[in-house]
Amino acid sequence: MASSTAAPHTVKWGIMATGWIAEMFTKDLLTNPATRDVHDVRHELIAAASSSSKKKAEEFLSLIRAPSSTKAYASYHELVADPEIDIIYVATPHSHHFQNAMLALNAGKNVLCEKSLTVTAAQTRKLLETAREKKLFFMEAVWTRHFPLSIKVRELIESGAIGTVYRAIADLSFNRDLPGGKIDFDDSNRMVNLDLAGGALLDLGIYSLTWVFQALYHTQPEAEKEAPKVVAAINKYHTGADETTSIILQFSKHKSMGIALTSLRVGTDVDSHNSGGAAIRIQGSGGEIQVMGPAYRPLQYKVIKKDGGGKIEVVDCPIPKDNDRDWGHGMFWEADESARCLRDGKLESATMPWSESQAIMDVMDETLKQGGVEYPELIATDVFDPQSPLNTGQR
Ligand SMILES: NC(=O)C1=CN([C@@H]2O[C@H](COP(=O)(O)OP(=O)(O)OC[C@H]3O[C@@H](n4cnc5c(N)ncnc54)[C@H](OP(=O)(O)O)[C@@H]3O)[C@@H](O)[C@H]2O)C=CC1
Ligand SMILES: O=C1OC[C@@H](O)[C@H](O)[C@H]1O
Repeated sequence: MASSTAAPHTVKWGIMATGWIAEMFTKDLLTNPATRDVHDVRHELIAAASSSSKKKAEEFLSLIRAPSSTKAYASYHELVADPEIDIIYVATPHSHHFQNAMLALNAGKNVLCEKSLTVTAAQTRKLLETAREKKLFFMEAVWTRHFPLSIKVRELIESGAIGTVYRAIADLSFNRDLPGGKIDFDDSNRMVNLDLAGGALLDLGIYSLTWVFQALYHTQPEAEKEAPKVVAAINKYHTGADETTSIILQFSKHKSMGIALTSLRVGTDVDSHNSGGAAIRIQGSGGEIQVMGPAYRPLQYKVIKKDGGGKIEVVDCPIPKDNDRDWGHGMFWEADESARCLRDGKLESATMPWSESQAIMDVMDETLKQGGVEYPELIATDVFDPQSPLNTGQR
């Protein structure tokens, strides 16, 4: 973003929850935008809330070296009632997203909500309807979409650099296999616990789908976008959550197919050195784009042309670091996008449009149905309840 003489637009954030991703995101929020050559927007941290205790919120603020003025709240209700806050970042487990994001929207707050957006497609529909009705900005926090790397890959596809794209294969899998059939997560962990919407698909498979959608859906002209037909298979873990899930997406109008893979039994990156090759392959009539994993935070892509004589273009896209804070994870770009949308009065981002969040959630919903995964009513209901234990923290 080129520098300008106008004062940057400031957006005031409230952080809902104090777990791992809340820490990563908020540290990014506090980096200096100039370190990523952004000069038109800036972020202010107003408050963070923990549903567990005020002490936990205070410890969080201390951990991320928040400005001393930042408020610590002991409940999500208090956070969404703070008139100083423009936008709430929802960083709870996906089981909680529907109720928590509804809580914020109903309090009149704009929302950036972590992936996977919801547990069911009906919940996503309800959230989007609410944001539309209340004229509030709302975005699913799929940070990867806002990376310069992703923008570049989408531009290459749109410019026809690899011809007509007919197939995309994407994988995000972690090898957490243990001898004896167990997976290396405690049964209570959000990765495998049905009460927390556990399973490979909602946590990791969403990124495989993100790449399939970026390659075969997002890059299509608006009028030509088509919802894919889904054929899916799921192997379940003993908790009932999906441990390995494979999805074929057929876009018949475009004669294209996507294959989205995820697993907690084998890893995309077999030896942590990318020796297994690309995590994402976008295949066109004139060439292929390969994106090196992990699919959620890719740092390199390759372009191989059919008639390129064996030449491979390798492009590195490092994440800029703010040396003063010794930090830079890559989540700041989605925060910048949110800020620009707020500045420009946009309710949704063109990079992560509502219709696409819905289309992806529809695919995940259908996949879970085909695989027979069922989540408890408390987290699957699409009836908003401000006093739900998911909003009050009474676990
Ligand atoms: N974009 C990305 O790269 C990533 C995104 N995520 C997404 O972020 C979300 C949170 O993941 P992560 O931060 O790893 O999870 P954590 O378990 O580390 O944190 C979740 C936080 O949610 C709050 N919470 C409220 N109710 C519960 C409950 N019943 N059980 C557990 N936590 C609860 C807690 O904060 P408190 O007690 O303060 O209320 C807790 O610290 C998920 O939806 C995940 O998909 C996760 C990792 C990476
Ligand atoms: O979004 C995510 O990306 C990184 C993974 O480690 C994490 O489980 C997932 O939630």
